[in-house]
Amino acid sequence: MIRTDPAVLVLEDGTRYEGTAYGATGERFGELVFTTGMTGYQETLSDPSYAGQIVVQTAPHIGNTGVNAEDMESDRFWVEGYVVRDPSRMISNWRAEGTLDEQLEAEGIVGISDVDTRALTRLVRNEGAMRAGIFSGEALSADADAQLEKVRAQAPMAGRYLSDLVTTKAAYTAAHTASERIGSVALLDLGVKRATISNLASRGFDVHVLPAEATLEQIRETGADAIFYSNGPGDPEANDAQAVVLRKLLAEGFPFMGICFGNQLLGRALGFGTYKLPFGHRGVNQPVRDTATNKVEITAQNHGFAVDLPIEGTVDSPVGLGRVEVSHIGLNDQVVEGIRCLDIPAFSVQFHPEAASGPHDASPLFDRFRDMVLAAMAEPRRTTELTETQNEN
Ligand SMILES: NC(=O)CC[C@H](N)C(=O)O
Repeated sequence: MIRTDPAVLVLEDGTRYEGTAYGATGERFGELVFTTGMTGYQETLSDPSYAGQIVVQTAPHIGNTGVNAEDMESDRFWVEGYVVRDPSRMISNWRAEGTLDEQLEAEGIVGISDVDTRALTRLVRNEGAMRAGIFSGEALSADADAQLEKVRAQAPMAGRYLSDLVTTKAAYTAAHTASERIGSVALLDLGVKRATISNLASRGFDVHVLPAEATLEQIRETGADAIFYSNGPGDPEANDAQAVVLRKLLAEGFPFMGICFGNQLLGRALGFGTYKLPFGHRGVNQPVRDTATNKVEITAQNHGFAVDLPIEGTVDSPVGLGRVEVSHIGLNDQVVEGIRCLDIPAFSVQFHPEAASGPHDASPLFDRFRDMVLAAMAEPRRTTELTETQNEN
């Protein structure tokens, strides 16, 4: 199907891109970010971490392989809007069950195509992530000033709390899928992807998936042997409740692994800060260096915030949770891509070892988690005294 009905993308700095409507029509607003993934558009669209964001695909042809039920990372598309250059006119893949355009429309995702995504990406790279809006259908009747005003009236990503939007409404348990059960993990669902749950389940863990606002008590009540914090949308600074809960669980000696948002919340639980990157890292081809082995891994990433830690040397957690090191460094811009605790059984990565659309370099991290939990289960939990001044923060 070739569409010709117009759409416009309006950036908060006043830049406008005219294009063709793609997917649903209407108006949508969000933070404009780009992803450099050449594959995996369906995983991107269904990744809850993209809630609140309008995603630009730098890959020029999108939709070539259609969509299928298996590649969904959650039960719906979460992006707020979608910007592409050339939507594929036909699908060509043995796994395809439908076209991307139809799926976008069915899910109510407002998109725009025929945009010069190279120019747009350069603009975002130079000026930073911006608020933006896509207008099509009746929304096009508003004049340019009114559209710009609506874009500028939106909440910026800095400070946004989005966990309640994406988290599971009720707790549930996903049973392990390994030949032998190892134990169970309490996973705080801040916007979890299916691949994360299946990676834990296949390593012998029953996974208790809990709503983002689960209390310390509710987490303990699962009887879990370890704690996991997932990826998710929003500014980690807006999730202090979850950071404080984690701080207490760490002090109680629970082994912990976090991914992406979970990495940022581990940083905050340990008493460090987080900050917003100019335009973030999104794609399946992001190089990081493991500081312990010096090995370079190609990782999948999707983040706009990062933990504020010196990338070299060892620092003490200001809340008394022992020594902390940066385990991975992003090679494009030296940003913290992982945290290793030296005195408590906890680590996290900013990238996505579970990413089904990405490479598999990073999947041994789930094995590392399993081994860490097994070692911790073999002895009584070691508690840590939190530094008094930070205890109630
Ligand atoms: N994928 C994620 O978990 C993203 C974390 C956070 N919302 C960020 O943009 O940095």
